[in-house]
Amino acid sequence: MSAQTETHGFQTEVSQLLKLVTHSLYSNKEIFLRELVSNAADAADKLRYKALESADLYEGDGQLRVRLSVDKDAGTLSIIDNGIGMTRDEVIEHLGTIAKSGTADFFSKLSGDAAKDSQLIGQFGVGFYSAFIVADKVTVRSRAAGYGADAGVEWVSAGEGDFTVTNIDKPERGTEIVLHLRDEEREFLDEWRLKQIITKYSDHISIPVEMWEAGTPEREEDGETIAATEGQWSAVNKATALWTLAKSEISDDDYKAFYKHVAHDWDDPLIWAHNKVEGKQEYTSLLYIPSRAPFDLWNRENQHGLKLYVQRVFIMDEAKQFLPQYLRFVKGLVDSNDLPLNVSREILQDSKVTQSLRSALTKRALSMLSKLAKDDAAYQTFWDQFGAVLKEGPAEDMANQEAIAKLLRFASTHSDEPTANVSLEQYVARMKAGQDKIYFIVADSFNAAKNSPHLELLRKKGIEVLLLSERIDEWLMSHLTEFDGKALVSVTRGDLGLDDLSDEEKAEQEKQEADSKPLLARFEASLGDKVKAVKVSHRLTDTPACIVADEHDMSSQMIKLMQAAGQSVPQVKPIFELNLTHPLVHKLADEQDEDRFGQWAQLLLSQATLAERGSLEDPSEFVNQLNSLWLDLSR
Ligand SMILES: Nc1ncnc2c1ncn2[C@@H]1O[C@H](COP(=O)(O)OP(=O)(O)OP(=O)(O)O)[C@@H](O)[C@H]1O
Repeated sequence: MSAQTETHGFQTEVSQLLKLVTHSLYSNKEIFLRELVSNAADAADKLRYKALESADLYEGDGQLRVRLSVDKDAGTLSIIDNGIGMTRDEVIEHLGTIAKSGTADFFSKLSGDAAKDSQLIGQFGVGFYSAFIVADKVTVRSRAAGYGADAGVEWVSAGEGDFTVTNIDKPERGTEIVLHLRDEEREFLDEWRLKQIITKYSDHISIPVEMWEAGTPEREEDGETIAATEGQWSAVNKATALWTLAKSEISDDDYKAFYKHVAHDWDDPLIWAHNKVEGKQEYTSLLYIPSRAPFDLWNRENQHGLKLYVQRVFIMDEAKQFLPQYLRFVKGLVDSNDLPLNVSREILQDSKVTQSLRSALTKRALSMLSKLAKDDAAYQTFWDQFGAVLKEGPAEDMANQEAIAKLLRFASTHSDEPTANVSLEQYVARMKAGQDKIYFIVADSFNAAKNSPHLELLRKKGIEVLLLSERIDEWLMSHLTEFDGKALVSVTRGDLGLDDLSDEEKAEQEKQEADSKPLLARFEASLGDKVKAVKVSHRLTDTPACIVADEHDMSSQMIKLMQAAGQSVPQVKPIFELNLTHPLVHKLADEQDEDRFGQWAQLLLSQATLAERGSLEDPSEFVNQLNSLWLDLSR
């Protein structure tokens, strides 16, 4: 075969990434070795899996390992594995492009400010490209398992816009990455330094990381002859898959380092749970909660799920079947003894074993979160990153609704601060004597919720209201209707059911309602079919009127969501509530001119609609109403 050297340009995003890599990741440059060794371990896992079907792929060499080799004269450090290797096409694809969905979008968000971008880059994960933190030229030689020696390929790049690929002979299967270190990076030629990095980051990956141990010549010591030893490759890491060890043998640092390998993350996890289960089902799980959301958390094609092992053999990445969608931020692995080694995604889908693992792992993940919730600061970090995902839970997983509900956090009128840090349990503990409902409001923004007229009376009575303003909240609250035996009630719909009135107050209210009947009838007559009904309000103090949704009608917030999604929304007429104690309403009651009364009533309704929905169906009608009344007043 001819050498066929070709030059390829990097995908634009790779070029951008490479430019950023050196200066933004320099402060933590040693991680390049963790990334490359992690890739080698993944390549070993993939080969083991493929070899389950055809053992020939081992080509007589089933001892999978990665070796570090240093050439001080040449100034190179090589990372050599005998894993699955890559074909020419794979090399071009994997080392020239980034396959993650949403990449272009992500790169368009980079600001050019190195400090800020380095945070983002860490979150994105640079993997192989981290080689360029320390190298000014990288040579990759690879040959895929199952191909002939002449199927080797050499990839060379200085990390500046392009790379070349050439066909080569490569008898050994696997991938060799040669880093031509920059002059100032010669510390990575030092074996002691390399060992230190491997022990720090790669002690518990499942394959040995080997370094060459030089032999010693025959020598005399205290009159005795000590035989010469031959040089040999020897492992510098422990090379036992971390999750197979007893918990007592694993340090926190081990867990953290292993997390970075399985999750391809650069930051420490917030918490983890490692469990071995024996009996009816046998499995080991190691679950982690990341401290930062991945850049593509909201991307529909976002890859997530656990790594699946069967009897210690890696089977697949991103097995989504083991956790529900609303826990898609959980990282880690499950190693099952009950699934067959030849399990496929299709088999997983309908397997009973999968079902019971899924329900067990869901409970584990939730209990790990409730453990995390004992640490307020750490839980707040979690909540700020992933709270909106967890909010999908009550709709998706009825069986665990109560447990999920305990993990939710809200802003509330207790502090009137935007930080969502109030749990339902805290709310319930603070409920007023006689209060039997949990009140909430969903609005477009925190401020809209906080300043809503619907809260006026509740505030006066010192009753706490949860303030919700995320897109998902309306959906969440339509599924979460009860907590701890108490109904969750929106303050913008139906009757608030504040039953703590004294008999006198009740009598007073009833009298007020009876007295106001003629006034309400006047309003009804002039507003016609624009409203469903006109009622006396028991929630306002400072605002003359508001609109509320009827008990079973769609709320304003839901209408807005549906309209934003381009869906047609059925006409929902609001209930118009009047605050009889407000001076404007008194004034109106005294108005004798029925035409004028009608104009004012329309204006009040438009105002209340605007305050509630943020927009009007016919804004110019509102402007006309206002202007004509203005003229009228100035006459
Ligand atoms: N030593 C290797 N042997 C075989 N394939 C490899 C090796 N190193 C990298 N690859 C291939 O190149 C791809 C890209 O690697 P890279 O490290 O950039 O990203 P990744 O490991 O997929 O994800 P991340 O960016 O999160 O680390 C890998 O998915 C793998 O297919």
